[in-house]
Amino acid sequence: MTTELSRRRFADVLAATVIAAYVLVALGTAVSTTDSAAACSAWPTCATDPIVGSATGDTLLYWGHRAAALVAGCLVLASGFAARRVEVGRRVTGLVGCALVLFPVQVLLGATIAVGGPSIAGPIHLALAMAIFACLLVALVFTLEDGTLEAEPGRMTPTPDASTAGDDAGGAPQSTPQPTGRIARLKRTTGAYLTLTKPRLMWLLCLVALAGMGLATLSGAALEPSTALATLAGGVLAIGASGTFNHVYERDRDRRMDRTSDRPLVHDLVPARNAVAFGVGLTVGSMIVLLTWVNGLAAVLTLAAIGYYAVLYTAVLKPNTAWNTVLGGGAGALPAVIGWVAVTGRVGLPAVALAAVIFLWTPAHFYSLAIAYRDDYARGGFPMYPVAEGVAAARRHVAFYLGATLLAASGLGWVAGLGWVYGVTSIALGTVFLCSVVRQFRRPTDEVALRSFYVSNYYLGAILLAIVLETLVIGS
Ligand code: HEM
Ligand SMILES: CC(C)=CCC/C(C)=C/CC/C(C)=C/COP(=O)(O)OP(=O)(O)O
Repeated sequence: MTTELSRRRFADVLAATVIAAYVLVALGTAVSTTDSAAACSAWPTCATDPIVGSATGDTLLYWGHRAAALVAGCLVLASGFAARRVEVGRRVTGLVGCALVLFPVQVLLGATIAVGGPSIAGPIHLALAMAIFACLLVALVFTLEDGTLEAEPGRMTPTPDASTAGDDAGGAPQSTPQPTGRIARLKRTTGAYLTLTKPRLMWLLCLVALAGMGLATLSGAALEPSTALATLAGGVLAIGASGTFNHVYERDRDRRMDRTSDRPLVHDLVPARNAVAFGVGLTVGSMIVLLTWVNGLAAVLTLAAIGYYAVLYTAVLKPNTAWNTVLGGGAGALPAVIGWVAVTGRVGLPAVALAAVIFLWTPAHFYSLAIAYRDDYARGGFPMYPVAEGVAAARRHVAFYLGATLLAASGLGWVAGLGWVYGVTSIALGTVFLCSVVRQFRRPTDEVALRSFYVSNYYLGAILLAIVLETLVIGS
């Protein structure tokens, strides 16, 4: 008989194996994009001593990859043994079995690459590493789902507080006394207009664009400080415009939701007509900045991003389909391409790879929040994924999109040729993100889901900062 304890231990071992497999993928891409491979051309040991010899970041990276492979190999073996002893079901046993079979093939491929084998071995090695990680992650999700006791997470009364009602910072609820003095009224109105621009989202979206610009410099293009400043300024105006249109369109539904019921248009702090004029003004301002100081393609893409968020996402997808977040993710991904285009004048593969990371990250980011606020979204009449498909399905999707994001981020490192700063950051924050999602299965409460939502922002912020550091600070 399988006890709950042994099942839990199996899940622990499997979670450690997933993390090790992820570390292996991330270290592997960092090894193949740095000079570290040149530091060692023998297998299983190197000619160079990692400590006594020239222990550069590159040699350490190379040895780190080999050590991680050893640890991951042992853990895959341990998971395989444990899966046979604990009754975990055929699909989990099958998935762990796949990883067990693929792992020795992967070791052989690694050895082939180390001794200077054919160049095709590299991409196959990366693809196989991703396949092993995917098998293990899916097995972990199925295992955790079997151990998740309740279908519905513990309730938490969502309140539009400072930590979650981000873009509502300037809005005053109807019950608050109306300010009488001129200065107080001016402050309130200014705060209301600022709130319309969704300022709390801007730092991350600006970081996306800056990372896009940084990646462009790896292709040999030069980034002028004036171009960077103008692109960010145009972006801030554009994000402000699209956020404003979103507030206008959703004002009636916002009234019905706790989290959004203190927004400026709900309380007529700004008349809808003025808000539309404000949004149009910001759009025009953004276009002027981008057309004057950046380039035409960056302006066209920015206009498309405003339309994507304000019309396609807000008016078409969000009220009508549970796919709204997945399909809407393209709006947030566009700033990556806009940043690259601002520097080079055309679209490039690393920019598309960064956009893919943001696109896949979006459901992992938002579904956690939507789990915590599912009742609120239901009141607003929005078919967000946890409302339409249930919390268990949403949690599973958070895990799958997280896995896809981690793999896409490793792919980005490989395509763009990023080095150890990006590799180490991805490993550290990726692991934190993974653990926070695993915790959602172990303790399915709204608080834990909300924490995952914030961790998703830290993860993305950290890897974007690493890109900026590596490309614009260290690399310059
Ligand atoms: C379909 C796509 C997305 C949806 C549905 C979504 C949804 C949300 C929601 C509802 C909030 C809660 C705070 C608020 O009331 O404004 C939020 C916060 C946030 N989102 Fe997203 N988001 C999406 C994409 C993005 C993208 C692409 C980024 C940036 C790359 C981003 C960055 C942030 C940040 C920085 C916060 C603020 C968290 C805080 O309050 O500190 N989001 N998001
Ligand atoms: C360059 C440019 C213009 C890019 C625009 C991209 C953009 C603003 C993406 C943000 C997407 C986002 C934060 C949606 C918030 O969800 P929601 O609107 O469903 O949240 P709510 O429930 O709080 O209204």
